Amino acid sequence: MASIARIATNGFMSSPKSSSAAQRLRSIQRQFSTSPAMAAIEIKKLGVVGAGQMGLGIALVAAQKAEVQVTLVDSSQKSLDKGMAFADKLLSKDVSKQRITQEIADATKKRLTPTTQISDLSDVDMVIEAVPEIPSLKQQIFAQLAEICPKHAILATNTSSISITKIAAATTKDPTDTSASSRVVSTHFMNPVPVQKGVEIISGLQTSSEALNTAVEFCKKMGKIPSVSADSPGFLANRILMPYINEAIICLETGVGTKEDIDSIMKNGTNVPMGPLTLADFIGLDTCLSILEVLHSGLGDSKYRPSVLLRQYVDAGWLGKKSGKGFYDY
Ligand SMILES: NC(=O)c1ccc[n+]([C@@H]2O[C@H](COP(=O)([O-])OP(=O)(O)OC[C@H]3O[C@@H](n4cnc5c(N)ncnc54)[C@H](O)[C@@H]3O)[C@@H](O)[C@H]2O)c1
Repeated sequence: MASIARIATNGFMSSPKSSSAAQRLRSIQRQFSTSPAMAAIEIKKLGVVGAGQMGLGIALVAAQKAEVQVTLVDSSQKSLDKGMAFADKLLSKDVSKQRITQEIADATKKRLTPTTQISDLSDVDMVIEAVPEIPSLKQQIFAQLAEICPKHAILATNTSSISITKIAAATTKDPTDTSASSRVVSTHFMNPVPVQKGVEIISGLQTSSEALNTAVEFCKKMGKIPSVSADSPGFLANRILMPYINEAIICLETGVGTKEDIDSIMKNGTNVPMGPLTLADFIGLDTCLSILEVLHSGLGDSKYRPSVLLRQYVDAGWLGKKSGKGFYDY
């Protein structure tokens, strides 16, 4: 956590072990940074856009641990209903296992307000967007958020791989006006949000130290352990994780091992809770493909090329756990 303390004062992490490329990237970011170091703002009301597996988890943990009011927006009423039913199930399970009291469960539920109207985010202090990993969709949402949300609101994205700088640029037609783009930052939560402690905080070229520090402090209030990374394709977590998953799929595709053997050797040999193919099913194969495409096009190295088999699974609609079929049946 020492590095986080440094971020809170300097706005950026510095490490004597940084590679020269990373130092170059950070110095470019500092050069373009639009504001002097500023303290975090207090978040009383949060908006979450997208009530899928990530958005619902973020909304639930924010309502329970950070004790803030949460407006949960989804364009699909069906997704909202499914999400709220899942929230009920998770809270009841926590009560039955005596992890929380019934009063805490009731208070958490009361703080969640589901809606299909994005215009309901006109009174929030911060928004976390968690819609599907489609660049044009995220850009469209951020253009709307810049219009709808109060002028002090921090606009965060849960993107797994899309450039924060590019998302921030969508908040304005005038790139010299950074009044909205400077409030854009990434809070990249890990799945499942109620369980995983880690969260990656990423700043784009336009991100202010106020936005970065607010994201760090709010994630800590949610009981998470933030790490900061630069705006580079895949950031840290997926830059490392996705080539691993892709290689496991290539091993399956080329007959190096069965899905069970691939998962078994990694689970039992590297002490991870699940093998790479199970993990891919759990993340969503469409999400894995989108991230690999961003890594491949963004870094231009053939080592990030998504496997043919992954593309075929996505084409077949076999997206993993969420669609009932992926490398395994659910
Ligand atoms: N799944 C993971 O393991 C994981 C982990 C970290 C980050 N992420 C990222 O989080 C984001 C969301 O992923 P997910 O797995 O929760 O996706 P998901 O498909 O489970 O949920 C997306 C939700 O967004 C809603 N939506 C679509 N268009 C919308 C719009 N215009 N306005 C409002 N809501 C809209 C959908 O109805 C759906 O409920 C993606 O950017 C993904 O890359 C995913």
